Amino acid sequence: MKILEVKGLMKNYGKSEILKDVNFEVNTHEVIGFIGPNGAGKTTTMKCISGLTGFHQGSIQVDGHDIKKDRIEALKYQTSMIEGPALYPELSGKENIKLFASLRGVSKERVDEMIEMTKLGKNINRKVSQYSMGMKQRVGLAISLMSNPKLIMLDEPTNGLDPSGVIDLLTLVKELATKEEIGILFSSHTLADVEKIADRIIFIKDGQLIDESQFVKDQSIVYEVKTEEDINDILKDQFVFEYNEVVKTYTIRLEKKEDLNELLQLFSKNQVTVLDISKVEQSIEDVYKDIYYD
Ligand SMILES: Nc1ncnc2c1ncn2[C@@H]1O[C@H](COP(=O)(O)OP(=O)(O)OP(=O)(O)O)[C@@H](O)[C@H]1O
Repeated sequence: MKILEVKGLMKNYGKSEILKDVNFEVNTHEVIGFIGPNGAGKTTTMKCISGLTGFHQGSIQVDGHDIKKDRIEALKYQTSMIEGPALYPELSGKENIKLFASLRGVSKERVDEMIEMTKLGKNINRKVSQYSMGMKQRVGLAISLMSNPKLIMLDEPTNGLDPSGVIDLLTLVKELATKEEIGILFSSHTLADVEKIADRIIFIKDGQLIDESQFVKDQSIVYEVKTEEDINDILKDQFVFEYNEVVKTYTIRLEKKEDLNELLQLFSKNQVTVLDISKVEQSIEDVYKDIYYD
């Protein structure tokens, strides 16, 4: 089920066009990775969705409620952690959680559940001003989750977490999306984190989303073939390829998936002994380089 729909979103700051026709959707049970370099427009997009800033054109619907026409309902079913958790530094983690719980009418049981989830132990009673970034993130996440939102936006939530904190958070995010009726928009500069949990990835560059289907297509058509034989003549009329003499491997680019059959038939017809054949999976780093490095 569609929980967020962003259509034709345009946003200016002064004369600068920051978002230029941004369109995407998030469904329940989905984690959407949101990737882009500094200044591409991720935070601004999230701020528009969470009502923290306005926008000039386009529409945003959360659970079918338009953020401009039906603001209260559109904001009711979402929660976000943007530019770090907003906490009261002079209060303890527990007091922060309780304060937000009372504002949102959250039950005591849910508060206890959220305190448990932070895994902060006795530290939950220390002032937030004495917390590390990771500890603040945990409390911020507990506050985000306590009112059972349908859409959660997390802007670089793994920032400042140690490796075990990152693993815990990613596991929690994935579990939430699997078990609960929620969709998650998750931005991060750590591509490996996004790759681990995202069901889909959207890439933003200079305020515009990039059509990622291009990369899905490319991903399926590069094969590496290892053979001791010289197959240059066999391949040259039909395929684009490169040969690496050191590892005796041909890297062959197919135009479409079905061409793999033709390639295999060609080998069979010419009695080529293939020592190994494997599809080259494009890593998210490769995709990132293709999009952002001119
Ligand atoms: N309040 C503001 N006033 C003017 N310009 C702004 C404001 N907030 C953001 N911008 C500009 O909007 C653009 C997009 O910024 P945004 O914070 O959305 O990028 P981002 O993709 O989240 O980057 P990062 O990865 O660094 O967090 C940048 O050029 C930024 O300078």
